[in-house]
Amino acid sequence: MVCQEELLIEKVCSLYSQISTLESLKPSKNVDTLFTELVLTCMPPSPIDVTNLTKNVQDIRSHLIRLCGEAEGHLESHYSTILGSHKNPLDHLHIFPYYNNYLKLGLLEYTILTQNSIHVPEKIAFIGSGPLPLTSIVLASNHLISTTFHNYDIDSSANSSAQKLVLSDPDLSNRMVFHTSDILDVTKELEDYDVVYLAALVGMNKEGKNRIIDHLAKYMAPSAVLMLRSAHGARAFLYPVVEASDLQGFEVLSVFHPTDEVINSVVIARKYSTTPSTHSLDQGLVGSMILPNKCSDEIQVFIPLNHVEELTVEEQLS
Ligand SMILES: C[S@+](CC[C@H](N)C(=O)[O-])C[C@H]1O[C@@H](n2cnc3c(N)ncnc32)[C@H](O)[C@@H]1O
Repeated sequence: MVCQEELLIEKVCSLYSQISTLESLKPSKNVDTLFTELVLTCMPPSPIDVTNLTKNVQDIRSHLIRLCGEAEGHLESHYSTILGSHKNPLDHLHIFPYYNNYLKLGLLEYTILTQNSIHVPEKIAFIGSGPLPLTSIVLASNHLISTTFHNYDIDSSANSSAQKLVLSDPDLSNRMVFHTSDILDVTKELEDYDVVYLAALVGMNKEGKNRIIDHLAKYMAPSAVLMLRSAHGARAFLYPVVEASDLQGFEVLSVFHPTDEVINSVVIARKYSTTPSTHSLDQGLVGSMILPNKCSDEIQVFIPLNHVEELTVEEQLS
């Protein structure tokens, strides 16, 4: 097993040295091939614990996450521009190579959300929506068809590209609002949302992510839900990891680690309505959660709502 982990780290480091010397991370044959290989290397379930890496490999991981973020940003801008040139951009979303992953992730997050929350959210904030706000589009079109989505991005050009994609659709353009700001500058407004989504790449390292989580803990409404994306096993070479202990001010309801091509783990947490000490963590309440597995069959698992359960598809099936 150790040998397998060493081989994996060697492969990731070799891909890192090729990626980090590329002149540009804009979409090209070379960029696409290297990132595809990186994703395929990190995708299989692995017992690797990224907190135990050597200092050198930790540094490589941190830089690799930044490079993945930069490449993802370029890829999204590239496809947003192409889509924006169509009369009805939303009819062509399938041209984005990872559209199917967003469909699966959207369904997964919607399922997890509805199993942990009693009412349909009226207003959702999506932080880090980018030039191709596929999570909001998928949720608003397929699952939460009366909810309004407030998309926040620090980058005004990302927002204008994103807005262009929904303009031709009267329903979506009414329910998709775009705000340009660093989320750390948004304060009282955060109180208005039933659910806040935090994109995986907003806060690229532990310190940055925790600063944002603490900010959300301060300004979100009591009992509002926070949906976060994390990474498990070798997938943590691609995205930051959010641990339950990072979520100060929130009660973690569940953590789900997909093992298929959906790369991100999903964490759902609820802001404490009072101070955490008044909460019993052992009420033994049981919640039910239906999660789609790889073969798209549904499996039902029961989780105690007040316990953090980290579930992979394998664990659920065993
Ligand atoms: C590439 S992701 C986009 C997510 C993706 N389109 C989705 O639907 O899940 C990251 C985006 O987060 C934005 N971002 C990063 N830090 C931010 C912050 N502090 N406040 C607001 N937006 C931020 C970046 O500008 C970038 O567009």
